Amino acid sequence: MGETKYLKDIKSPDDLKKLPMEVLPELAKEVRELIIETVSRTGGHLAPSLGTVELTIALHYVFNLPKDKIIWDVGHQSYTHKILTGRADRFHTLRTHGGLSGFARMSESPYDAFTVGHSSTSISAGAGIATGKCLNKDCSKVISVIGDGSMTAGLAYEGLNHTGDLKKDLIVVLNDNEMSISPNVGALSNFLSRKLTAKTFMDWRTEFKGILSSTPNIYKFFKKMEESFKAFVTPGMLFEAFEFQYIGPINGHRLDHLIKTLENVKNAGTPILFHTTTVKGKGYEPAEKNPTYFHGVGSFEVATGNCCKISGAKAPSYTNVFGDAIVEFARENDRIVAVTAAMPEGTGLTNFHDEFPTRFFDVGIAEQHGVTFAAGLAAEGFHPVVAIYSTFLQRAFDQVLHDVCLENLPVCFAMDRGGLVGEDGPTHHGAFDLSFLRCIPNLTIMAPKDEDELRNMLYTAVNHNGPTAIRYPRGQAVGVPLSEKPSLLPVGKAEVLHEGEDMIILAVGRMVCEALDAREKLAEKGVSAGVINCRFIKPLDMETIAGAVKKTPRVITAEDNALMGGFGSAVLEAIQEAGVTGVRVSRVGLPDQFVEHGAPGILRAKYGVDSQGIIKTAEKLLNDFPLKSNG
Ligand SMILES: Cc1ncc(C[n+]2csc(CCOP(=O)(O)OP(=O)(O)O)c2C)c(N)n1
Ligand SMILES: CC(=O)[C@@H](O)[C@H](O)COP(=O)(O)O
Ligand SMILES: [Mg+2]
Repeated sequence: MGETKYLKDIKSPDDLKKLPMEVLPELAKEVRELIIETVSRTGGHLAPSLGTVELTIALHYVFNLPKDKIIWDVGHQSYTHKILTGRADRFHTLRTHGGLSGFARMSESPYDAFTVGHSSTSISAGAGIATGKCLNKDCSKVISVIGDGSMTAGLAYEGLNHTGDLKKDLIVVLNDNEMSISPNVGALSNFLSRKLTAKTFMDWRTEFKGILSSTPNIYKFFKKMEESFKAFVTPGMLFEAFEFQYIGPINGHRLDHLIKTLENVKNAGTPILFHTTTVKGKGYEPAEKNPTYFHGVGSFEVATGNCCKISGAKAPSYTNVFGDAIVEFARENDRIVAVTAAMPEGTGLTNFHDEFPTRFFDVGIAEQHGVTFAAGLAAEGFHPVVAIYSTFLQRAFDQVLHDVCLENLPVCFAMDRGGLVGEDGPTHHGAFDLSFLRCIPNLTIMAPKDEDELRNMLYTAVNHNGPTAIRYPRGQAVGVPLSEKPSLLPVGKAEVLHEGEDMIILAVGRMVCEALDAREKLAEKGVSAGVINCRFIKPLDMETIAGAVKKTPRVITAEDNALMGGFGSAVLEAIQEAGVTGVRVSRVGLPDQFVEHGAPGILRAKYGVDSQGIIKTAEKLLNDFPLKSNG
């Protein structure tokens, strides 16, 4: 990107405030160019960030950061915010290992008021910060910026409800682009789009005022009427029921209107709902035309918007294998229904939606509702498949436990993005599902070693009379052929792939391939390592595992999950309960910390959740427990 006229001198919002308002559209152009150019290389959330360029400039222009706080809901739209707060020179490191996060993070900058990534937290966080400021007798301002999609989560209403009662000085900016990742869903979305344009309404108001000013009593009557009229024809009435003063809708790309209106409301001192309408992907035609694709995009050619092909992408993604399998099974079994929480594309359900529209449910960003909704469907004799990212299922833990598993209802959780996901980082790694699900009674937990086993697991799950969870990684599968027909797996039975004299590697999910690779490399060093695909994390195949560990005293467990409470913990518990002694167990998995963002390969190598990590563990085990001590 060439030398900029304005952006080059902006190192903080104070520098921005020095610019005359009339040059801000030019600045917006420069910011857009930087975002498009950078994201075309690094990948990222292009459309959300392009849609909030003017809104961000206006907020930075009117408020006094970092004393005033802006909380960005999800934080995927915060690229302009980062660029204007002294990170423009590092913006090219976006989402790279050691570089800028793709979301707002408190640890990255004092200008990032709250760490985000999971949606709909900004109002609650804003209310907490505003209340804290009040207690500290600090009169600086708090602004929560939340999208219309994120407004479909119950948490947002918990925040509105409490804030309206607290009457704290909080401005909630609703960034309404009528899009979630896909077109937004739900009654609220229809309600929000039932808005009178601000201009039309203001024209009517001026006209009425002129006619009635000569008759004060009638004017007072119509003044009352105006409030109820406005409440009826604009979404105001919903928010005013929460005791928020509704302002809007304001064109979110008109810097003059935004700045003027924000100046007017900034000192209201009470809860404000500032409704702006924006275009997702604004300023980049391919993104405006296809905001769903450009919501979260890999590297692409700026000139055409075409994605840069990944060289040698031979295997299908686990997501697509799941998407094809659920359609295949649903054709034969009309009890199968599918639920997604605003992520039909990401979870691979678009074909299911097209073929079975009456059996497909997009509940919006409402994971808790989605799980209990599925439980309701199961109570009526259906077999719901809840397709959901591992990290987002965290939000519905109680619903899984209390509403599904307690009564042993036949709901299948198809958990995509299990394990490290890469560039999205700590808020998105599916690092904990084996740990937080394993403690729930009645739940069967599976992890496939490849795409063929994923299909067999889904087949087993939809024919299992109880709750199941299948977790599989983001991205490409292994590249094995799919069997002609799916098979029912023996629930709770592991699969012995290789025997071993010197040690046994017990692996789950994508770590099975890593274990097979490690076994080959260890064999070159004269070490005989067995490999067992422990594909059921619960119920664990105690018989096979106990039998294997009795034969060799060196055991490695391998999982792409937190070690705390994960698969390795389950094996330790099993060995102890089986009364097996004289066994040395080393566990390969994620440490007790949040794993940063970065390319998956870099992270897996750093944290040893790959074949090299298994080999290193094996070598240490042999060193501590030398071969001569066999038997
Ligand atoms: C709890 C949770 N569920 C799902 C997601 C995935 N997700 C990220 S952004 C998004 C859509 C957000 O829509 P909106 O708030 O309208 O923002 P926009 O992208 O339109 O700017 C979704 C579903 C998430 N981040 N958090
Ligand atoms: C911001 C958000 O939460 C989603 O857009 C998420 O980043 C999608 O992740 P995938 O790219 O793995 O589908
Ligand atoms: Mg939106």
